[in-house]
Amino acid sequence: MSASINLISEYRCFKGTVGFCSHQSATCNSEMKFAVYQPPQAKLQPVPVLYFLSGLTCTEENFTTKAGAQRFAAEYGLMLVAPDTSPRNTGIAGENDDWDFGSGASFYVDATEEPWNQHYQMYSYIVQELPALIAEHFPVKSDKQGIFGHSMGGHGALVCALRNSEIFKSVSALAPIAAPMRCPWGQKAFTNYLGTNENTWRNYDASELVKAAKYNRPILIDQGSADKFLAEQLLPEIFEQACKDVNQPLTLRFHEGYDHSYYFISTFMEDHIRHHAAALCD
Ligand SMILES: N[C@@H](CCC(=O)N[C@@H](CSC=O)C(=O)NCC(=O)O)C(=O)O
Repeated sequence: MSASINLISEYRCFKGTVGFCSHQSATCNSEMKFAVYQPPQAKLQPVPVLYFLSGLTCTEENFTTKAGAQRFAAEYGLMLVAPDTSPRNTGIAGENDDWDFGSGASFYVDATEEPWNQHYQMYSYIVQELPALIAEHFPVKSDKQGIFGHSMGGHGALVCALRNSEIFKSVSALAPIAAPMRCPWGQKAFTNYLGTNENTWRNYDASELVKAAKYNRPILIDQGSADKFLAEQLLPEIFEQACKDVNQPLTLRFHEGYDHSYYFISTFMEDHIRHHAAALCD
């Protein structure tokens, strides 16, 4: 069945276009928004597509306006899609009360707990509905999809790729929440979205998933050493050890003095686009 999208605004950018779009999501049972960068190559032929999942408090705008990704996407001929980080204005009581839970903080899971399960189905949205919608409305090669993200979005990208290696042929992350079951942000989100049975949490923890995933493609992670969330929330060393245990190829780079901000993200954006282009572009 065909699904319609609404183009809210459009801007010329590096000989391509940035568009901000909305649509009615059947999966999340609400309006969802996303930004899409179409590189100049997309005017001539279908191009590979790279999804970016943003972090806590973000909308589709943060990455689009602050990461500086379009220059490199235009160079390599990649379409960029940046979805919002959660459903919004659902009417769920308390959805806007916390900055690290509810609106802007979906953790990219399919919620099983009431009342969140009525709308917070972001895992299925990212893996199924959004790629189908993009393929219907934009000139993309559906067999050439990659995914990356920052912080909560880095966690989401790793989980989506590790669980769906046939869909996402490349993955990388910037300062991801790498072991969410073991950090306060993840424990709060998983308890409220998924319930208290920690066995179900493992389906959304990259450090658990990688043990059986057989992803077999290189993973790139960049992390700032001056990131205030590193020691308590991000825990990349747990993911690193899990990768070592199963021989999962991982490049984990620490960068002296960099924090958690988009200044850090934009500094290493070219490396991430190049990582994905190597896997997705001919
Ligand atoms: N309000 C918080 C900081 C929130 C924050 O740093 N959000 C990050 C993602 S954190 C993990 O998912 C972010 O990307 N913010 C948007 C931006 O444009 O920087 C606090 O006060 O600590």
